[in-house]
Amino acid sequence: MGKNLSLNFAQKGLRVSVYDKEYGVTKQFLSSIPFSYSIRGFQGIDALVESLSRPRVIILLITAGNPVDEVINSLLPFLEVGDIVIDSGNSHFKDTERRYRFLTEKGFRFLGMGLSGGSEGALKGPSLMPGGDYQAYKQVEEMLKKIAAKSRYGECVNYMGERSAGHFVKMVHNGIEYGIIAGISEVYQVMREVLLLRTDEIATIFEEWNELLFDSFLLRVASIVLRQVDELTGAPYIDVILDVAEQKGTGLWFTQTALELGIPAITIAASVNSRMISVFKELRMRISKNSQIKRRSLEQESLGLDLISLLKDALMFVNYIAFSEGLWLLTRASNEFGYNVQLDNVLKVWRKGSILESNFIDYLLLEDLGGLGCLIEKENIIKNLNLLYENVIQVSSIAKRYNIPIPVIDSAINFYLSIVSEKLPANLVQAIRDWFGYHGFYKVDKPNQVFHFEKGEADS
Ligand SMILES: O=C(O)[C@H](O)[C@@H](O)[C@H](O)[C@H](O)COP(=O)(O)O
Repeated sequence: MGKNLSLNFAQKGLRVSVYDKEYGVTKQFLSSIPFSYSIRGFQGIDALVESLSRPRVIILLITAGNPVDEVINSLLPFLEVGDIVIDSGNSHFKDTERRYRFLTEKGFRFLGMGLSGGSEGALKGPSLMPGGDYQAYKQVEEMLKKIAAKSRYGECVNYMGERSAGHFVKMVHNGIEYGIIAGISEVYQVMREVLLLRTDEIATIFEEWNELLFDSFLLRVASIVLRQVDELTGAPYIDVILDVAEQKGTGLWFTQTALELGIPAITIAASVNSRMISVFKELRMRISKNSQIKRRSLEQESLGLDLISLLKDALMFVNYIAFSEGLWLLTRASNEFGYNVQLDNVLKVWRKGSILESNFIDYLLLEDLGGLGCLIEKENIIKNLNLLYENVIQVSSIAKRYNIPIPVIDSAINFYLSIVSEKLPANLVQAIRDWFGYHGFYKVDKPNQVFHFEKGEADS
């Protein structure tokens, strides 16, 4: 990523100094690039800092966690007041909050910048989500605009908000990314196991959906992956890949933060959990041997419906719900932490170059997102969800008939059903809590007053 980002800057005519703690890596990189690029490599971090014009701009692309603090500490002796440090790795927003305070108290300026698009995006044009010192952002804005992806809304970089807002926005981006990747994988499994489609046929369907509707980076990647063939066996490559999905943490952080801030992001939580359950491959193998629950194979014609178009609606439904959960958490955090995030700025920055790149973002930008709580409050959004609802629950019931787990699509359905429900059984939950724990409840006609059951001797 660091190499590609440096190349991107150099290709835009900027002078770049690079440093890697393994000088061999730096040397190898320098030997691989055209001389015309103004990229210089340094063995010492002091020499790197010395090579930069003032005020210096230093971009870190380092694995999240302690390594970032170690590098910041190794830079400190050489930095001058006014120098700008930008952490563009996938740092946890709480670490960014701490580092922002630590560096600004010393007179340095700090930006926590989400960067999306993977290594290819870093080279050809990433989506950039900087947050923190606004004046520092204004200082680096032009150079970031030069390297960022471009969309109909302009360069895919903008100031996201105060302090750790940039990394919070990136965490939300990744949470939604988890939800949509899981949605695509569940749709894929139903196509394979119910419609018995070949991987190349599914790839064609995803390409058609992209043509028609989504123009989504993730669907594009899914169709490319499904067309890969294992040279050894000639089998679809996907069939030689173990069904064990790993994660580096941003989805987990999203889910933990949603729980802490009281946002019911059940669909994205389901996507994190479905990766977690996949890791228990041996256990699943053992249990499946003793389980009566076997995949069923009913004859297609017995379906008597266009399951492919139902699945397209199910994926669109998951898009709506994953973005609703993500933007709801972002709004809550912006209010809670005083980030002052503008949702339309966030979506415009994600429109191109990010992993969430898709037409779906244009549909959302048609809405006035100012002061938004839950996206589903929007008239157009709920109208679209109502149109999709009947089809997505059909997908759910078919998956049940075939004993295929679709936890993310089902969670999206349950999120929607709960949020549109005037009445939920939470009154019984509250009553039970009060009966055994004296936790109290409110009454329909007195919603702000706490009541308790008055239990007679006989009741306890
Ligand atoms: O926006 C991006 O470019 C990606 O989100 C990128 O940041 C990375 O691929 C994920 O962090 C992977 O996350 P997992 O390993 O947790 O899937």
